[in-house]
Amino acid sequence: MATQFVNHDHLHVVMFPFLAFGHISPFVQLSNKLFSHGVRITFLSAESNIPRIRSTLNLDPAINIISLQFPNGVSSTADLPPHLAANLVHAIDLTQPQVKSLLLELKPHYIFFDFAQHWLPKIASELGIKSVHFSVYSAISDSYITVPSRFSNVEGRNITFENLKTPPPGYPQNSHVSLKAFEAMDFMFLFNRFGENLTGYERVLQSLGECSFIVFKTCKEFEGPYLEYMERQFRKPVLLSGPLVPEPSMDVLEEKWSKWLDTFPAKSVILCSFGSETFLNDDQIKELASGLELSGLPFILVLNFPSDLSAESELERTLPKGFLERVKERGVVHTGWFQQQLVLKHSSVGCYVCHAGFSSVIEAMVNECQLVLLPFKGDQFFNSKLVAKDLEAGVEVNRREEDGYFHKEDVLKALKTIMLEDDKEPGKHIRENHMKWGKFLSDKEVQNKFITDLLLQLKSMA
Ligand SMILES: O=c1ccn([C@@H]2O[C@H](COP(=O)(O)OP(=O)(O)O[C@H]3O[C@H](CO)[C@@H](O)[C@H](O)[C@H]3O)[C@@H](O)[C@H]2O)c(=O)[nH]1
Repeated sequence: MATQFVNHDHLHVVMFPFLAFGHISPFVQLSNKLFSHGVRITFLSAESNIPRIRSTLNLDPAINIISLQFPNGVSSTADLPPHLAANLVHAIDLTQPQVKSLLLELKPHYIFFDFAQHWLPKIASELGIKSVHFSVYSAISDSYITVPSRFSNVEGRNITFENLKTPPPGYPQNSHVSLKAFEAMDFMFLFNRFGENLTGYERVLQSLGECSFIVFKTCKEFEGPYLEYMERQFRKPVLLSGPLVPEPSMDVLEEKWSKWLDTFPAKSVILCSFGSETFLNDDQIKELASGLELSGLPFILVLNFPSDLSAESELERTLPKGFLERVKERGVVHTGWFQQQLVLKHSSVGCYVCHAGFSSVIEAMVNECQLVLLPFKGDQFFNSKLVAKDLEAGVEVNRREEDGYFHKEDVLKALKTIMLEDDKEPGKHIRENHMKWGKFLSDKEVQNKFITDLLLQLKSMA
């Protein structure tokens, strides 16, 4: 365990994300931004995640990472089939004594932690350290699901998916947000007990309720009413880091991609990918691939599978028969990690069909890639509504109410709106809004101000 000299002239923040890369990544981005403004950062994670945190996620090399020991050797959701991912929550619980002694030794001003560590506010406050719930989710998502008033109309706290179809009492009135049955059902796992006899929902509520304050990686321009609602619900400051637009990657796009992409006209290629931990089922793969084929447009389709399956045989099994042969002149299927930001930046890429992971959405906006949204779980449903309905800067693929089934024609319709009929409404209007938000997010001064404002607030409350 590293021994650190504490210099009270500088703000010292310990970062402790959940062990999934979709969570680690925003914590890394925020760390880099705060570090570049003189904040001392100590980053906690599992040992086997550290090489990827350094190399792929580009944590500033001068930032100290401390590895926590995990009893079962598991280090990230990428290592686990989805049904075992909850084990990570339990593994994180078992790090309490290690985290406590580290905090005692490091004496930081703040610890930024994730949704799963509901026990951290208590430990931190005993040591005189402020705990900050850093939400990697959008405010529209947290404010709809994990707020105290969610229970107010529910007898015996027995929430059903029917309850979740409508917003909680007092939710921003102008919002058009409600959930379809299949979306509401996806959230029901939160009401299962896992680890320490609490439901996932209770853990998040406790974490939000007991922390010193909450930070969201968003901005008022995107989510003002939802942020105000969070502040009213939890009666504590809700601060903002801004949407954390990534710094340009130091990497160079691999030649196999740049050569292939160079053969197509500007803004004509569709990138289709679903982040670090979202897997499509057989029907979804079949309909999506067929929709891409129907569009006649060039595309890169990235498909991943749980680590206990062979990606090669899954592709063979799930893609429509003869698909690869029919599209070989204009389509590529890839599996495994790939250079998402660099591909989105390539001038031939004009559209991004994605799961609406918050970082992916931001990356598409700053790279002038039109958004077709196909969310599959959790906050992705809300991010998609935020972009398609509140910001009117993308198109969501139409889905069946009860099970979320979509047909190839639904994919084609969304692609047409944004790529082929963009001189007509609603495509025209959506493209204009997309450009407006892209400009806002690309403005270096605006981005810098998010961090300097946050820093001032952190200093004043330390
Ligand atoms: O092959 C890949 C896959 C991902 N990325 C990068 O990884 C990040 C992915 O972030 P995001 O779009 O937010 O997606 P996930 O990691 O899939 O997202 C998880 O975490 C997000 C919160 O950060 C939630 O919004 C999502 O629902 C949840 O699935 C982005 O920076 C991508 O550029 C790559 O570079 N290559």
